Amino acid sequence: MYNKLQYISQGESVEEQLYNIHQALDNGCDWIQMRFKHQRPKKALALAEAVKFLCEEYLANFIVNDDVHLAEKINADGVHLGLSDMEVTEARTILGKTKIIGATANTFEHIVHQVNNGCDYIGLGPFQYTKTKSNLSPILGFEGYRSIIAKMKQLQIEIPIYAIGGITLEDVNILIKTGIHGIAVSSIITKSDEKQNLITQLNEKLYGSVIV
Ligand SMILES: Cc1ncc(COP(=O)(O)OP(=O)(O)O)c(N)n1
Ligand SMILES: Cc1nc(C(=O)O)sc1CCOP(=O)(O)O
Ligand SMILES: [Mg+2]
Repeated sequence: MYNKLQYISQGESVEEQLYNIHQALDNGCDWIQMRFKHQRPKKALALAEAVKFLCEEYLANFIVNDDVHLAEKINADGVHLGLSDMEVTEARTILGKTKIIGATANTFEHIVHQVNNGCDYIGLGPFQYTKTKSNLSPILGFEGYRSIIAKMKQLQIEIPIYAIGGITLEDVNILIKTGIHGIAVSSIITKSDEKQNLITQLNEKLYGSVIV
């Protein structure tokens, strides 16, 4: 089963991205999504190669945001695709069965669509307002997760759900009670001055007393 905490990278330059990713790994994150939008292909490739090397060293999962061809080129562990990115079916043809393909959803209907297309997990959000992403879909809040996950149970749809969007440490306990598998976060880790403490606490909340 997939790790419960995914770090989504931030940074305006290759150096800043690498620094943030290295910090996340060094302080206990074991799943990185490289999110480096609107960049020249050469820069994205250079970053991806460096992140792959780092993630191998830290035995962490490494997926690429949006760019299926880049993920294929550097043999990443997978990719995350949104509602306006490449369809999961096409990505599966390119990447094959063994790679992780995560897909975004904001509604129950999106989940059905992405699951039917063969994704491996769902990033369901936004939980609440965040500055990290523009053009956010409607905010779900706790109630949104509760009702969507209840509908999934009713119809026996089983897939790991990751909550995303403006999540803080204080939200995690209640989010878990909605039935999510894990969380994907960016700002709280990037901006934390006490990353080790924060990541340990996030993992403790996500895994309970199980040692990871
Ligand atoms: C885990 C996870 N869930 C959702 C997203 C959002 O993807 P997308 O809608 O394609 O938006 P961008 O991240 O590409 O701006 C995600 N990246 N990761
Ligand atoms: C990349 C992304 N996708 C979202 C969605 O709702 O699909 S919210 C989001 C931003 C996540 O970063 P932070 O933890 O800083 O809010
Ligand atoms: Mg995308």
